[in-house]
Amino acid sequence: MASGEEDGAVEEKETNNKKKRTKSAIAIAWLTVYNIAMTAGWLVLAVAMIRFYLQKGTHRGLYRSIARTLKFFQTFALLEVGHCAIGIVRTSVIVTGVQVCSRIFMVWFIASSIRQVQNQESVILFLVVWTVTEITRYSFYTFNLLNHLPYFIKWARYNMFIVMYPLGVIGELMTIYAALPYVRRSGMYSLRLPNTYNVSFDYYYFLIIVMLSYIPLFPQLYFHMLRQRRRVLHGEVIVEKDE
Ligand SMILES: CCCCCCCCCCCCC[C@@H](O)CC(=O)SCCNC(=O)CCNC(=O)[C@H](O)C(C)(C)COP(=O)(O)OP(=O)(O)OC[C@H]1O[C@@H](n2cnc3c(N)ncnc32)[C@H](O)[C@@H]1OP(=O)(O)O
Repeated sequence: MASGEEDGAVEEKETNNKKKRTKSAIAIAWLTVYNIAMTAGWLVLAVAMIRFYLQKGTHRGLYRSIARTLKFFQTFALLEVGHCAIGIVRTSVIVTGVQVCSRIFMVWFIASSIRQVQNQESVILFLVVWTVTEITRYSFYTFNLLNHLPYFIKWARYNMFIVMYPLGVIGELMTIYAALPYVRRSGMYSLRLPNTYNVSFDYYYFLIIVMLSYIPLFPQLYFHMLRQRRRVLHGEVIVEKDE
């Protein structure tokens, strides 16, 4: 290669490296802001739930009092699917998509839409479990990005899910189950024949399919986290099949 061409190639490489460094600095800055905002959001929810319970002495009415904040922060988590899609975090779009969408579905199409289930104990169960998990998860990401990760947060992130994940699933499934009679009686979100589009949709049976879909999907999320745990806490090299 002539020396002029060599210089050009070196220059191009340097420009590319510079671009990569700038992009990752922007990505790191964005993720730090995002994770701090999400930690704060879930902390606000935790404080609101504790205050409600201390003041009223009951869980009845708790969901209604925090619904707006919950909807906002859980829906905001959709950005995480985007983070994976554009490659600024090393996570599978599918795994993140299933996790985030199932939560958004729970919030918007079950808990917030069906007033009759809002006072079920199962709602409080998944709310408490989600809140504890998310405060830990987002603070883990934040401290990790800032290179000041306390070991107990890392330990909590990769151990608590072993119990919290099944508990969250139990809370979610019990809530959907409790919603079934109201959905059947009201015919909500359902489309009966005859209609202009000649299409029928029964939300009741859809919810049964959603409940059944936990059987193949949840173990995949759980085993993904167990692999992450082995990688992060025990330094094992894991090859992800779903990426
Ligand atoms: C429309 C109808 C829908 C029907 C749905 C059907 C249902 C399907 C079943 C679904 C069941 C879900 C139940 C669930 O809702 C119940 C609960 O959540 S209960 C509470 C307990 N839950 C948990 O513990 C959650 C565990 N799951 C997760 O943490 C994530 O959601 C998950 C995507 C599953 C895994 O996370 P990830 O692969 O990202 O692992 P890591 O956290 O180890 O991160 C990997 C690397 O990426 C970096 N990363 C990720 N995110 C960020 C970020 N925001 N900021 C900065 N960095 C990030 C992370 O640091 C790792 O980097 P590195 O590899 O360099 O260490």
